[in-house]
Amino acid sequence: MTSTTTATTLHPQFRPPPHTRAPRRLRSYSLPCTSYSARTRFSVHAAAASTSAPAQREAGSSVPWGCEIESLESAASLERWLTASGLPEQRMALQRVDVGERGLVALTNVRNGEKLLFVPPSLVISADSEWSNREVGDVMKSYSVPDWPLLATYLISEASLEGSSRWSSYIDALPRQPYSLLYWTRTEIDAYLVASPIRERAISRIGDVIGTYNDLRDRIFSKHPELFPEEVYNMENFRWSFGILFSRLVRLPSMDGKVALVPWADMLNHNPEVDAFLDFDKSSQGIVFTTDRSYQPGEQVFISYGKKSSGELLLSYGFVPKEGTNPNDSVEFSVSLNKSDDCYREKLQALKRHGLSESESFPLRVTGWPVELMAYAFLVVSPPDMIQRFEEMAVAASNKSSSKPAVNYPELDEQALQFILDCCESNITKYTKYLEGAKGSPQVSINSKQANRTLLLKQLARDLCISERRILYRAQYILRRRLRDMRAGGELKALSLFSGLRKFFK
Ligand SMILES: C[S@@+](CC[C@H](N)C(=O)[O-])C[C@H]1O[C@@H](n2cnc3c(N)ncnc32)[C@H](O)[C@@H]1O
Repeated sequence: MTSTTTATTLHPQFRPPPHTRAPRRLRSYSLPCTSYSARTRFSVHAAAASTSAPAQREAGSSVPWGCEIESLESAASLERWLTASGLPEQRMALQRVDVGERGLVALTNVRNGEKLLFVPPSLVISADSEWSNREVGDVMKSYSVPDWPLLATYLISEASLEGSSRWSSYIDALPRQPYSLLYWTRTEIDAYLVASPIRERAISRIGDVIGTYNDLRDRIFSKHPELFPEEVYNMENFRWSFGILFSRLVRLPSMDGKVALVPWADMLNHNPEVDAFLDFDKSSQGIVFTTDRSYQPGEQVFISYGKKSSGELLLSYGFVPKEGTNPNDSVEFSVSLNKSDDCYREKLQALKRHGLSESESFPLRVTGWPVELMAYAFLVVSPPDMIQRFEEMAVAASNKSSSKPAVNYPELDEQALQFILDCCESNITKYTKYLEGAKGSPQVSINSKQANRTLLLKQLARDLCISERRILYRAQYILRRRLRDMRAGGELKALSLFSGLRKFFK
């Protein structure tokens, strides 16, 4: 959530039909060292979304715990358990909301600058939490597993213990399928995110999750099969637990940056315009956030998950803010050295010396682009007689130096801006091609559930592409104007030089 790893469109037409919860069947496994039962819930899976956050559910794949959040099915028992576990009386309630399906709503007037929540540390899940199944925890700790995979395994271990885990009411209230790109298939990612740099990040994140699971399985689970049975510690369950971590884990700056799941606080939805963050408050000894605006009773309360681009929000949280509403939006802009450049080798060596490669990405924002991109562009367009300057250009592009070196090569300005404009226009063409193609592409899904899902993923991808293209359009406009002014200035200079010469000869 806030400042972890790494906002929404409404789809009223895809509101799922009210669905019934089917009875819960219990399956138990007897194991030599521990015994537990794994739940299997057969519920009618709504592959469609509620009004505010589209479901991205893959038919047939889900874990046997958690809930369908749009139904608020476990909300009341979560609140009861929290109160019994020491959560003080709250000025917010968990309700169905317009943004984010389920969220916290003010019960009373809340003023700007007030502290809310006060979740005690005993209700926080972190790498130091006690494991209900001690043996499993001891084995994990003996391998010094880092926080993220440790917490992912912890969640699965606790979830598999059902009511014997102290977190069962919390786990019951977690989404059975978190909204996350982890649930998109490779075909969907390739087809719908073809124009966006988020495609690469989604592929690599999925690869990381699979790699982490394989690593845990090979190094630990396979060595202790009695403690880590495949029915529980499998890829599908890790996809869920990592999806939960990506969309709910918070970093608490006042607890030395500890990462934690904070039940109740993790019911708050994100608003890109809000500037309120969760943290540990030493004076009240609880997790709080300080409001940056007032709320009236019945109004949904928001926090910030961090200054994230729309692509990053889709990647971790599975939603895209409405076009133009995310002040932190940016798009990764890729630039490369020209292989046919006479100085390709020298430029590449200079880049490598400063930790860069022949292709680099820089964040482009509606407000402009970073000096590092400009420095990279200077390097790309600089002629052989500027070879002495390659090094300082690479330093400026790498942003490694503490004192920001001035990036000032007036003789290269026009070419560098033209280079960025060309890259920008070729990216715009990619987005437009995708957006126009997506409009008319035939519906290939085989059933209505799948059709709904396809429509929703396409809508999310479309929203993201429109937001990212908007940033590129803005950059294109600024670049064209600058180049036009520059060229007009050049022409003026030439004209005045010409008339000066004429006067001289007269
Ligand atoms: C930390 S949880 C917040 C609580 C969540 N709504 C729930 O009911 O469990 C993060 C998830 O909430 C949803 N969410 C948060 N902010 C949102 C927003 N502005 N628009 C749409 N969905 C949002 C997304 O599904 C995201 O993955």
